[in-house]
Amino acid sequence: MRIRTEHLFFCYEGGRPAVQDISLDIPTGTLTVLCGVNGSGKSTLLRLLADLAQPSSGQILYDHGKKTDYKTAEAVSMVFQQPETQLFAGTVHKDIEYGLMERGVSKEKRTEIIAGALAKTGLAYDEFAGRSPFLLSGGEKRRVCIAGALAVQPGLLILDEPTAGLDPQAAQALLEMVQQLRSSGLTLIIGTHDLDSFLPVADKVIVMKQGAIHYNGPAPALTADPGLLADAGLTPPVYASMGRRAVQHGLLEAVPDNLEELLIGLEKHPLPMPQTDRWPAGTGASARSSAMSPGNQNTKTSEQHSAEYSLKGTWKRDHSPRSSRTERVQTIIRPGNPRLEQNTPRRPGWQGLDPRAKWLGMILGSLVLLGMNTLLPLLLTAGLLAGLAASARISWRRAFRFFRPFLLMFLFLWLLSGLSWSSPDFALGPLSLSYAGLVRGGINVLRFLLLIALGFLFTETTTGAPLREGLEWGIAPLRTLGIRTRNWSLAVSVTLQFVPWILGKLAQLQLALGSRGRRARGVARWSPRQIALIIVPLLILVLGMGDELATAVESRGYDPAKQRTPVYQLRWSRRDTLAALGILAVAAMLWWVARIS
Ligand SMILES: Nc1ncnc2c1ncn2[C@@H]1O[C@H](COP(=O)(O)OP(=O)(O)OP(=O)(O)O)[C@@H](O)[C@H]1O
Repeated sequence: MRIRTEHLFFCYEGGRPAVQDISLDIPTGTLTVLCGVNGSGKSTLLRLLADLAQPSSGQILYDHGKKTDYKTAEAVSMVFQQPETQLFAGTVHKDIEYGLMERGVSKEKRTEIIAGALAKTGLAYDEFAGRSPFLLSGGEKRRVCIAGALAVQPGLLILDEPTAGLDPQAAQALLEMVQQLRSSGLTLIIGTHDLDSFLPVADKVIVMKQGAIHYNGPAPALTADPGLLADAGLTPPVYASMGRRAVQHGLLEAVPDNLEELLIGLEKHPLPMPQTDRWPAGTGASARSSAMSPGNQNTKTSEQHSAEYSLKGTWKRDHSPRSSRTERVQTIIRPGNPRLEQNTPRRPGWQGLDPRAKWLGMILGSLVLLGMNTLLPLLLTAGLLAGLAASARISWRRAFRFFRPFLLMFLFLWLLSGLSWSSPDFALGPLSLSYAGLVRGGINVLRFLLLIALGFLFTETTTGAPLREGLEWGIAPLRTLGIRTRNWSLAVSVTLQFVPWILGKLAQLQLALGSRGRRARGVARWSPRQIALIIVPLLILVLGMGDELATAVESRGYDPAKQRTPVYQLRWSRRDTLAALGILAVAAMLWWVARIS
């Protein structure tokens, strides 16, 4: 499949263009390597090419047809950076089968195709087909993902960081597989940082810099000019930099195009014997011997390092044997430390209030909301929250994306609460509904949505550290009763910070699902079928993350009984007192409206 793009632009919400003015022409049966530093736009461009995101402007043409032809776009398979977010079925067989079913392949043919696809990635069908994809090693998971992508016989295969996390042998096997696929006529685009492996086999290399194309051409011309890669912040492959040195020393005539060429070239020249006594000019024998003595060497090195660190002003090491680990950490960030203040800049407007004032608003707001049983106070609260969200410049699209998963569920609950078989007011298809039930259910649903909105506003306008310090301060008195409050505050702050992570994973899983089946758009992305497929892998990811987090916390010596080093300085000002009084007044007013209405 030939793929062309014309002046592609893509912007994430509220950001600068992640991809800008990309015009490409990738011929059929070629292997294109896409590289660039972190954040240069590789993954975004790959997603656009896989039709998993829509360009802000510009167009993509597959073969010679327009992109609106979804059938053509579905001939593109993509394997993502993290295989964990791409697997969702109970067995490897079912996982690969998903894409085939989506494309209407008959049941009889499926097993043969799956076995073939697995074989191409070096996995035996008999051994792996019945296993759970979640219990495979990282490398095996990646192979299963590639097998799933190959099974649907794509015209274009896109691989994002395919060798990440693979051992050298597995990476070599993948490289060979990629070359075989190219020989079979498949077009491949590979986003990677692994230039050593992929540049020698690439037909074309695209280097990205700040979302734009920095270089587009053959690999040898790129590696021959070290400035080209350096300008994009990249390091040349080892064979190229060693080859260049060899050329400078007259050992080679030209910079080699791969490691093999370098080795063959060097074999023709006997290498000079290394000198046994090579020290920098001015270094005398006594200095050498003192540096060789282990004690001296250690002392000197650590002193030099200390001096270096203090000169740079990054952090000061305290090597005194008496100082404990905690004390050392406190030297770096202790309360009142001016650097600590700099590290945690206050947010503008009411968002910069002391977190204790915000916690007050959150707790009072939740209590008052729970007591509301009529529409008027709920609408007043909704207006207030909308005003606060607008003043904090939280975009409506971002808020909608946050609420979208809840909306379907709440709509369902609302309809459920309106069901009435005994005294129905009207019928909706086979369902009998009552007005009173719908009003009651509507009020309950609105109340819960507003509670979620309050939490959303709180976490959107307060980062983790202030949020936790504020909470810790509030529950500290319970410590006198022997309650381990630090565990609570850690649990709350981690859980709240988990929410964006979960939403991010949800989005990744949906993308992965889209890349394997029909490209679902709009509401179709939230169909019960999509949700059912995503829910198990999402739970597995959340549990896995929880497990890793617990291990990380433990391995870093977390002890709830120990004094903790604060990472945020609480500062209560007159403005916070006024805000707290305002919060009390508004809560009282809403409570009064709730009582009289
Ligand atoms: N979901 C998102 N929302 C907002 N900005 C994003 C999002 N994803 C990526 N970006 C931004 O878009 C830019 C390009 O990101 P992208 O992931 O495409 O880079 P990349 O070259 O693939 O990086 P890496 O090598 O780290 O994977 C970056 O500035 C990044 O911060």
